[in-house]
Amino acid sequence: MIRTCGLSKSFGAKRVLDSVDLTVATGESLCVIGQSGTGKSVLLKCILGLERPDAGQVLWNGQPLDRARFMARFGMLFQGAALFDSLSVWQNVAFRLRQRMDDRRARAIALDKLARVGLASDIADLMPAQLSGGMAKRVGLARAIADDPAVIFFDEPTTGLDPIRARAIDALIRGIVTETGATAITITHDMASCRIIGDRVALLADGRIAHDGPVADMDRAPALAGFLGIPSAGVGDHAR
Ligand SMILES: Nc1ncnc2c1ncn2[C@@H]1O[C@H](COP(=O)(O)OP(=O)(O)OP(=O)(O)O)[C@@H](O)[C@H]1O
Repeated sequence: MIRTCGLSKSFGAKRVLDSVDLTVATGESLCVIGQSGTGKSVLLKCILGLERPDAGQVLWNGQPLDRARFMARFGMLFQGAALFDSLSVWQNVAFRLRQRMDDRRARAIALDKLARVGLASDIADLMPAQLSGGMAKRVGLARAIADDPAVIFFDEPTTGLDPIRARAIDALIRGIVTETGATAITITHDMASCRIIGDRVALLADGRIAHDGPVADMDRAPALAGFLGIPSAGVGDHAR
């Protein structure tokens, strides 16, 4: 379980996070949505320990998050995949594995993870520049799950993809999260993606959690009407 308690962060006079309380149960998939500039990335960085909050804390399984231990147990799919240009596909996927096992074993695991995301072994020796955007995203996903993480972060996983490839990535993410039982936190603007990936959706607005509820109920949540592109009055009627 991951829990943020009273997480606050300002930059100068700008209060970006204002006492954010969020809980993600073990094995649960939470999507965090919010307009551009509302602090989703700052929230993610605070959870990952890349930004120090001004107040509040992050708990992992009930204890203050120990960054060193956590880093070994989390995976991340970066926006734009963020592959290392100078490493081949399999070397990207096996990046962390190679720090603790020989290349033969690491490559075998990388090929297995590539297969899991729908990529054939013949791309293993390609370089990132030779991949399409959709393939690069899949390679990024294979890297995120290479070390069987307990917690996976997906940062805008469908940004830059056409709707067909976006839904395919969503389905892969949902399948992987369900299969592995990993806890998942996804930052996204894509409501179609939320419906597939998420169990719960939280809306970050003005530094606070303005809505937090099951994805199944999101069409009836007035706070989400703006994101769903429907009038807030009679939200449920329009959604049906
Ligand atoms: N290191 C920093 N120094 C100063 N301001 C920052 C810093 N990091 C983020 N901010 C500010 O915090 C606010 C929230 O930024 P953040 O990147 O978290 O937004 P976001 O919700 O992720 O946006 P987007 O959806 O466009 O990625 C913005 O106003 C941004 O300018």
